[in-house]
Amino acid sequence: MPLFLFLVLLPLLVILLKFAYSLIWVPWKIQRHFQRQGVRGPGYRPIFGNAAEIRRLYSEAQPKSPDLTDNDVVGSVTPFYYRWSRMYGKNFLYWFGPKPRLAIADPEMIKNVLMNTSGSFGRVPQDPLSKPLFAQGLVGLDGDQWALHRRIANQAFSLERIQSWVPDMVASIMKRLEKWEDSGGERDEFEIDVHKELHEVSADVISRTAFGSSFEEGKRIFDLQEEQMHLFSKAKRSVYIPGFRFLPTKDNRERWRLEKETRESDGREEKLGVEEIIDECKTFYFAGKETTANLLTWVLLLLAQHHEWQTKAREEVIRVCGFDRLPQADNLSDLKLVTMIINETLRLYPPATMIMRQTLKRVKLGNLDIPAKTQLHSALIAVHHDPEIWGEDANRFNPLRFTEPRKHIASFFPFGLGPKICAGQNLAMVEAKIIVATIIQRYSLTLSPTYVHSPMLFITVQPKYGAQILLRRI
Ligand code: HEM
Repeated sequence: MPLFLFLVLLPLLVILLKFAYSLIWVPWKIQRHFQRQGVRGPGYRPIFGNAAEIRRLYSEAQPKSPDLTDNDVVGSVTPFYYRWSRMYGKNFLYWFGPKPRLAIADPEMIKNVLMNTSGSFGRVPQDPLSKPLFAQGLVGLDGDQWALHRRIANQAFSLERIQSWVPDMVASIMKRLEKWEDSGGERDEFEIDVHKELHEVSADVISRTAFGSSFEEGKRIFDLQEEQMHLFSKAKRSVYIPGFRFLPTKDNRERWRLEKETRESDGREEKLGVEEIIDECKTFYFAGKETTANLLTWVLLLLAQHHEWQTKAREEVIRVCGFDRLPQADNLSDLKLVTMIINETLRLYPPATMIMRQTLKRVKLGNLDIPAKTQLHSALIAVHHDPEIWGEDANRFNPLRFTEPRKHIASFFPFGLGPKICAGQNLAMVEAKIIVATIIQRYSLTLSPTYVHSPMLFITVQPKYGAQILLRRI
């Protein structure tokens, strides 16, 4: 063989061998390693793993239940988890590209992952396509950088500070109720799509409290983030191919335009000369609005459906606040049933369906030996609906479950657990109590006949066709 041909073929052969090693041999070895320990799953497919099946299962999940009391939502919001856990058991191995993902739904294992501080588990590296949405804020950081940002966030979101924001939160919801009153006009009963409305209230709260502005001022950023959410949600179900985000595809060009505009809208912070602050602002704008707005939407939908709980909750609000006084920082802790209703909603419709980590070294988890760089999918929503934990009526809305102490710390963890637990948990709970109490104090709620029960996952769990509720003044 002429020398030059050899010199051309040799590098090609090396590339081919490297390719076969990392995309075929390593995944096959890992799969065997788990099979030997009794962990099964939907078999590795070269390069893309199970991404195509995950996409197909999402597109087949047609959650359009005529039964409004059907809170059995695991199948519609995480159809792949639902399908594979039934086939292979609660812990199973699936593949996101050539990366192994171990789904776990045992509270003890989840606790050991999320609460571990020994450095055995870290964040899964952020998909670069999510950066425009969450930016490089807390949600995407790890190690020392995360610890520094987290200390600052803890001070910024201390309970004391949140309590001082209560008047701002009350002002936000009261302003919105005035708008509802105007749209209701003289009618005793009128319909509101609370899903859309609560997103704006929640956006207003985070703008006023964390940024000293208002929904109207922050609106451009929220609109841009909404568009980014669509692009990210689309990309999230496909395997990320390195370098692909730099190609001028239609979606990428759109992403670049939105990112540029969001930064310019955040520009007033640039005078501080701190890129990180802009990134953190994006994180908090996004995390502060989406999750809380969806939680509030589901609380109102469930109350509109369960009049017995709505009546009891209203009686409590009137007992604590009177007929027309507004909730205050010092009486929020007396809203015990309202808090249980919010918790029961977070159990059935948690905004985040899973929490991801990866092993940074080989670890022992329960009786499993897990290699380094295995991604761990803590199946939050599956644990919240598990009949072995919550009883045969696990899918039933019953706030009284929360009178009992939790059976296991990781049987209910809508905000996560351990050092990376949600930084906005206190803000979200205070905000939710104020908004729910203020609404039910003034209106009785009934589901509109136009409401279609179709929970879906669009980054967070939300009602696909809106949340139409009939409001009647009390
Ligand atoms: C119902 C409302 C909310 C829910 C259910 C929720 C849930 C979560 C969850 C599950 C995590 C991931 C924890 C982990 O990785 O272990 C998280 C993290 C985070 N959340 Fe929330 N969240 C809510 C509201 C908020 C609000 C209002 C804010 C801010 C204003 C916020 C800011 C954050 C931040 C910054 C993180 C990252 C924390 C870190 O890594 O240190 N969240 N949240």
